[in-house]
Amino acid sequence: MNCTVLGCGRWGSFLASFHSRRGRVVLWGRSGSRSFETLRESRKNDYLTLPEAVVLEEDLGRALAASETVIISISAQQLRGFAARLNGHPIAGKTFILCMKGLEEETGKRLTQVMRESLTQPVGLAVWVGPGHVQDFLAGVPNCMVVDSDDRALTRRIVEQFQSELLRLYIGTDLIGTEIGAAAKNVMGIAAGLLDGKGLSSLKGALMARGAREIARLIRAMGGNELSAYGLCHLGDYEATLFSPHSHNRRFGEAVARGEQYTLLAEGVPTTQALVRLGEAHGVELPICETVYAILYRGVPAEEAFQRLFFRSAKEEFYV
Ligand SMILES: NC(=O)c1ccc[n+]([C@@H]2O[C@H](COP(=O)([O-])OP(=O)(O)OC[C@H]3O[C@@H](n4cnc5c(N)ncnc54)[C@H](O)[C@@H]3O)[C@@H](O)[C@H]2O)c1
Ligand SMILES: O=P(O)(O)OC[C@H](O)CO
Repeated sequence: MNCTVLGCGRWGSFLASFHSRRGRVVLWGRSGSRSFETLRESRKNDYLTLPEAVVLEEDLGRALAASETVIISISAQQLRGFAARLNGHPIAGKTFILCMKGLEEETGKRLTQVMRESLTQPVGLAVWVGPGHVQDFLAGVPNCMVVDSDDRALTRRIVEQFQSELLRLYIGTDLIGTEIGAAAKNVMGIAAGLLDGKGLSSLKGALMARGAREIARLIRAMGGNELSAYGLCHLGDYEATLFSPHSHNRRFGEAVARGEQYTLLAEGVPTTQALVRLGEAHGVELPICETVYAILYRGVPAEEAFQRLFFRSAKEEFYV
């Protein structure tokens, strides 16, 4: 099966390499970007060497024309502008799969909402999220992920097409919950890194329980299924994000706690603001997201923000 992957960073280059075992894959990147130029020069990046079946392409029109199934994996805050670029090409009827985790910082919109608002042509649209690091997959360690869309037949078709021994895919049935959960796990990853950086790693068990609970309450208030917070998109991604040495979000949080710089993409940063906005809009208290927000956006010292969180009034564990 042929497919096109738009975005050639850590995740896009892996997906292209992996899918090329089953057919021709066109991998598009922006000419002049670090990730594209690195691959063009050597067909290698920090993670992998591109197999021969991957065709590197800098022309967006040619990349889109090559396949009916198009994966997008770029940074979430760039999606609206990028989707506008897609309108300049004949894409009607194609299937787009967003392999990305985030929410629009200023609006709190989900990535499928951003796509639908921006595209002028009818397309199939799905998300593919869940736990998994490139380093682990390349070492042959399998994982389980979830595909979701608002079209059950499309979700099932994608799952059947891409099912493999390395990536077991589940059929998601709650697009709101899957997208919110996938984005929010990055904020919990930053929180975990903050704890690690402050020598408080033993609190990560409590973070898992309370983090999943607050995201469940938000998903429910937004009309999704709160169980999604306990599924692959969110709780199922905690090992890869709250504990893994590979997680960019966890490492970002750790760097903040230590007063260090971290330059790789940590999607949880803009997602923190998006979630705080959504909490306000839906009347849902999000104590952990608000604590991360206070540290990242308001400059509150982590110790002070943790103290405030710890001494909130007593609550029933499963309050709604
Ligand atoms: N298990 C998983 O599902 C998984 C794993 C890793 C990453 N991700 C997600 O994949 C997405 C990409 O993450 P990454 O780690 O590959 O990041 P990355 O920084 O390595 O790659 C991002 C790519 O987007 C490109 N890009 C940025 N702005 C662009 C624009 N305006 N137009 C076109 N291209 C643009 C960059 O040049 C780069 O190639 C994120 O949303 C991340 O959460 C998912
Ligand atoms: O490295 P992170 O924190 O962006 O996480 C990558 C994947 O989403 C983990 O499943």
